[in-house]
Amino acid sequence: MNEIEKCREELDLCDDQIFELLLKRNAIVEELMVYKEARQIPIFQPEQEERKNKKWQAKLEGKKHPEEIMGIMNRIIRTSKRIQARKLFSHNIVLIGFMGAGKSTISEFLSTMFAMKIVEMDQVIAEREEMSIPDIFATYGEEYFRNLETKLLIELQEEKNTIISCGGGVAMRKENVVEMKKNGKVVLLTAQPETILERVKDSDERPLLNGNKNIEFIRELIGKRREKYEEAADVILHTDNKTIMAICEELIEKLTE
Ligand SMILES: Nc1ncnc2c1ncn2[C@@H]1O[C@H](COP(=O)(O)OP(=O)(O)OP(=O)(O)O)[C@@H](O)[C@H]1O
Ligand SMILES: O=C(O)C1=C[C@@H](O)[C@@H](O)[C@H](O)C1
Ligand SMILES: [Mg+2]
Repeated sequence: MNEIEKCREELDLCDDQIFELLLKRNAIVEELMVYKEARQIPIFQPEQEERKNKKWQAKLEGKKHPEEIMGIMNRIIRTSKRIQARKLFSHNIVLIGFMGAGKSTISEFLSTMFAMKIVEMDQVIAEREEMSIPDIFATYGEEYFRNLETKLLIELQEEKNTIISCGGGVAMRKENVVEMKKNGKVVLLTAQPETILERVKDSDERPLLNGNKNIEFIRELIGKRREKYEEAADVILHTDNKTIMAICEELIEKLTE
């Protein structure tokens, strides 16, 4: 056997081992999920990820191709998360609720937990129109914006295993709620007006709140919307005085009950 053939054979052996190990690893991930569920252990344990990352970084010191190897390891971790997400949620997760309830924040965190895709409705609309949301309101009026929301929600029914972070007013239209439920479970995030005010007070990105950043206005608007939010929701989560992590754990628990 010449040198090239010998190298090829060794590479083949390596690839076969990697392949077999990946199969084994995925089976362990599934086993671990069952174990965690039975013992109510949190699904996402960032400290475990952190620990592994540190260990690998240390092992790579002085070695060749550290970035490429970390890239592959991160891809493997990402794949495990996708497997967990698909096992837990066959549907989309649609987050609704008042401005500042935490839809974008929770979406971001869930997406890190499960490597799920996010669609941030406000952001998609702003990008498509090449204008900020306050500018769309000011230029074309609220009705125009609401129609864009409905159109986008209809398109989003093509998505699978995706987190949809709705604008605060999306659940007000009955037709929108029908669309959300076709392919998704609807999660309502709530917070007291005091908490909302605290969370939104430094931003001017919410045209309905500009000039209205006070408890009375927020309480009144939440009051007007509450019934529609609650009617739309499959799951309701109160977010006051809870960490993002605690809210996400509760969300998973309720969605998988
Ligand atoms: N559970 C929480 N604890 C502390 N701060 C939070 C929590 N949830 C959200 N926040 C903070 O509140 C602010 C508003 O949150 P976020 O943008 O996620 O709300 P939203 O529901 O997406 O609002 P909008 O409808 O306007 O898009 C952010 O600065 C975020 O960091
Ligand atoms: O609650 C609302 O009506 C809104 C919330 C934001 O997310 C934006 O969609 C827009 O500012 C309107
Ligand atoms: Mg948001």
